[in-house]
Amino acid sequence: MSKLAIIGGTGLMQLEGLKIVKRDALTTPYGQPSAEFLTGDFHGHEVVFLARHGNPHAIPPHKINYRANLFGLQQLGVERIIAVAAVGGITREMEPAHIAIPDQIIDYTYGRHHTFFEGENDPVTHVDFTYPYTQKLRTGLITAAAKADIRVSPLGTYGCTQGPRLESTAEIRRMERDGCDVVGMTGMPEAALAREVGIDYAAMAVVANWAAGKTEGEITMVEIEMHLHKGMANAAEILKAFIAA
Ligand SMILES: CSC[C@H]1O[C@H](OP(=O)(O)O)[C@H](O)[C@@H]1O
Ligand code: HPA
Repeated sequence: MSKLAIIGGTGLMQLEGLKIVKRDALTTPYGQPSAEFLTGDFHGHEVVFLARHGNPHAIPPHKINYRANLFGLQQLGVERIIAVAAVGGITREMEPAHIAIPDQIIDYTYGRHHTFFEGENDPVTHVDFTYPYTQKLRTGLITAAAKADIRVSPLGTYGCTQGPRLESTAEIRRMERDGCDVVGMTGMPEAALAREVGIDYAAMAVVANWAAGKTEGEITMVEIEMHLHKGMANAAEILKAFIAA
């Protein structure tokens, strides 16, 4: 079976149940990855885990060294990535603690190092990104969710904002008009860089809160943490069922 990595984000800094056998603190030509790459046994299968924001959570979304993270995973021989990401819910189904397996993405970020192909000696390269998430991995996650008896949205568009601030109501309205179902801050360039290094990539978007303007009040971190607790527990069950299959 090809080597699998899990990238954990907000609410998933460590992978419970991972029996760590190796820690790799890599340095890459792109600088330092977010954290050590932890390789271990997760329910009988080898998994590499990376905490996207570091552990403890110290790196904001716009400062994550996505290139170092993806380069490091490639160096370790990873061929498949399941990314776990906290998001705000925009469309009707995307209520707090719900999980979506996105099939599309829109990039609203700026100023991030978003490609491996920009050095003087790099070839001009345009990777295909028609389907940003690997279909086979998406199907695996959807099947695993059904086995774990957890309802997920099998489709959805992830809109990636720059952060670290949350969005304004008008920005969320625009994103909804654009077709976004959920909003997060880390999906890009992570997904595109995975494609550039030829690693299959899919994501579980765990809804932490209704996006700005979708409810009366403002968004609080207390609310986010509460919903993430439940959502991440479900995400962990899906991961277990995915691994088992
Ligand atoms: C208000 S929490 C925002 C924070 O959470 C998400 O992180 P991740 O995608 O790594 O789970 C979001 O993208 C922001 O970075
Ligand atoms: O509302 C949000 N917006 C952007 N990213 C997020 N991550 C969790 N919630 C949100």
